[in-house]
Order: sequence, then structure tokens, then C-alpha cells
Amino acid sequence: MSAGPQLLQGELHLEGVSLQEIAARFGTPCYVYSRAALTAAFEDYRQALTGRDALICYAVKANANLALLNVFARLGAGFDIVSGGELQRVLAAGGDPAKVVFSGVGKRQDEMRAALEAGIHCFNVESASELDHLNQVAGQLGKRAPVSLRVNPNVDPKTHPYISTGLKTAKFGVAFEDALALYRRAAALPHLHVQGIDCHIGSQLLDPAPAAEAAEKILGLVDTLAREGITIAHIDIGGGKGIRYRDETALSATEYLAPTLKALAGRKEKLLLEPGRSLVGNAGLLLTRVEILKPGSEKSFAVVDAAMNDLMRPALYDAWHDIQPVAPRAGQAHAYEIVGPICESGDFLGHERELALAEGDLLAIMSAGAYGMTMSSNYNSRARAAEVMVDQGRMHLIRQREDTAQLFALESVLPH
Ligand SMILES: Cc1ncc(COP(=O)(O)O)c(C=O)c1O
Ligand SMILES: N[C@@H](CCCC[NH3+])C(=O)O
Repeated sequence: MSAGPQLLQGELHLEGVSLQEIAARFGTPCYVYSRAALTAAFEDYRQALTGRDALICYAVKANANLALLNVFARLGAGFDIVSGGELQRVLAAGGDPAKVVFSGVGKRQDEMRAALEAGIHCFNVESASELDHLNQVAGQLGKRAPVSLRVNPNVDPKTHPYISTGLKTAKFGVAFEDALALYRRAAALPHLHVQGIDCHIGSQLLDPAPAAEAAEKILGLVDTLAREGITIAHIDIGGGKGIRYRDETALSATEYLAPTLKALAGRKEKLLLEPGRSLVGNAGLLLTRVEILKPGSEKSFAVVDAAMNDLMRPALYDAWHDIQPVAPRAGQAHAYEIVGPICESGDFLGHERELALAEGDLLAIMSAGAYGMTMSSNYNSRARAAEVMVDQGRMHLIRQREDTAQLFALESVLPH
């Protein structure tokens, strides 16, 4: 079975399940994910890593729904987390804490404590101060914290500047030139245990060369550390592999990782990866309904019931998501601005899309499985969308649509 949506009897279906039926049952806007597509993406990585001692740590920030985390946990995945909240999600979804790595530039001490108590695999430390904080917290608990340093190899990942993270100017990680001194410091601290090395140079990477270049630089550092008696047990090469949104040529994991694995050939260290987008991005779509058609002499608008609060990638990065009618209709196509109802000119989901539309039509906003729901908000007091997963011809509600009472349930007015 194909992992992506398919037209059956003139209507889009996902894993054989009708998107019209999902909308009729759960309403719109609604995120819909395919378990088969999630599994296929994970297996693509597993195949690329055949014969290697490797751990795929899914980057939870891409999509943190419990059902999705549980699908990956059942496949044996580890997890890359960036907050105490993500740790709790992974544990609630049945993830193994011993396969968790904790990234992020601003870990709080209570988050460090929770992760140490859970027994995670490693902290990806991003500053000198963090080494000291972690040493202190681990000492209080009578533990030794496993650490990697996230090193910036200063390689240009050739992607959108907002999602480029491994340059010298980034807030992330430590400068390559400072890494040796910081490793010496980590090795000397009594409550830390140097475990690995980490890097993550950016996201939506379509060219495999920068990742391989980063790996080579990291290996040089690993060898220098070994000469100093600092043993690195694992090399974490981060995430970043790009997907197809429009007309990009997205490589398979085998193709994307080939130059990196070549650079790592013959190495004894365990390999860790932190893919996010490439595991979930193409496995999900956002279903939305056309509320209002607003023709104009300059521009024609299709106002839909999803908005930038549901999917902010277009507003934030000017990102392209393909938009397909769920039941394509015959008739004259027009160039529509596909916009949401939010009071921001930047509230768009697509510009100049040639579509034949009528009010009430359903649209599927494609490749929305990654950084869609996780970046959603309640802006304009809009309740967050429902989430559904299809599996073997059945639909499962995996997150209820928020109701309006939930929007202000945590708020209170001043006393009289
Ligand atoms: C530290 C870290 N690891 C992994 C990822 C996942 O990246 P991607 O979704 O591009 O695979 C990110 C996000 O860019 C990240 O910041
Ligand atoms: N949120 C971004 C990616 C950022 C990656 C997080 N480190 C996106 O939608 O493309």
C-alpha cells in the first residue's frame, strides 16, 4: 500500500480511509497521520543503518502526539527531547528512558533532575555553564550525568537561515575551537561522565554533503580526545534530512546518509541520529474546509477554517505546502490566495494556487506532519485542531479538538 494519500473514486483517501469521512466524523481543521507512512519512514532509516550499532532518536519537537510517539516506541526508537514536557510525553507514550537524549540550550535544573531520575541515555550539553549546572544537580542526586557536547562544526547546511543551526553565529552548541577545553573540563567534573559527542547543523537539508563534512570534523575531534584519554562511546550526528514539500528531490535515508556513513566507516563508536521532519513530515496532512470564497479584481481569496495558528510554517518561513482538493471538481480553476480567518496579513497557507473551488469544499494541506501541530497556538482564541491517525483501514481520534471552555480554563479574574 502506498504511504501517501491516493485518489479513489475521485476522492482522496489515506491508507484507504476517506478524508471526507474523517472530516464528517471529527470536523475540521483536523490533522491526519498515516501509521503506515510513519513506519515506512522509520524502516527507511533502519535499512540505511543495517549492520551498524545505531540508535534512531526521533526528535519529539517535530510531532509530539502520544500515539505517534508510541508508534515509534513500539518500533524500538529512542527519542531526542528538548524539555521536561517532552520527557514526560515520551515516558507516558511508553518510550524507554535509556534511549533518550536531551538537547537544548536552556535546560532548567528541575528538567535536568527529572531526566537524571528517569535515567536517560545522555545530555547533549550546549554551554560551559550547563556543564556546571548539570554537575551540581547530579551531585545533589548522588549520580553521574552522562554527557555529550553539542559541537558546532561551522559547516553551512545550505538551508533556510531560520533553521540553520551549526554555524559559528548560532545560539546552539559550543564553538568547534572551544570544544577540547570544554571536554577537559567535563572530564574533570566529578558528577559528569563523558559519553559522546553531538552535532546538528540544521533542518530540511537536501544535500548530504554538509552532514558528511560535519561528521568528518567531529571525528577529528574524537581522535584528539582519545589521545587525551577522553573516550567517546557514541557519535550523535543529529537530524536534518529534508523532505519533499513541492518539487524537491528528497533522498532516501540510505542515499542521504551514504557520504556520512562513508566518513564513519570502520569506526567503533555507536551512532546516534535525531531525525524529526523526515520521520513524520510526509506522513501527515491538515484537513480544512473552504468557508468563504472572496473573488476580487486583484486577488481572489479562499478563506478556510485552518489558519496560521494551526500551521504556522507558511507565515513563519514562507514555506510551501502543496494544497489538494479532497474531491477535485470539474470546472474553471482560478488562482486563489488560501488564507485563514486570523487578523494578520501573514495568515496564509498558500499563494496563487490554481484550484476549482466551491464553498464547503475540503482541502488537504500536504506534508504537514512535522512542525504543524507542535507549533500551533490559540491565537485569536482559536481552539486547537483535532488529530486522527489512520491504521489498517481504520481511523482513530488521537487528540480531541479543544473546546472553547478549555481555552480559558487556566485563567481567572481579579478578586472583587
Ligand atoms: C538538536 C536537534 N536535533 C534534531 C532536530 C530535528 O531536526 P529535523 O526535524 O530537521 O530532522 C532538531 C531540529 O532541527 C534539533 O534542534
Ligand atoms: N520548525 C521548523 C524546523 C525547526 C527545527 C527545529 N530545530 C520547521 O517547521 O521547518
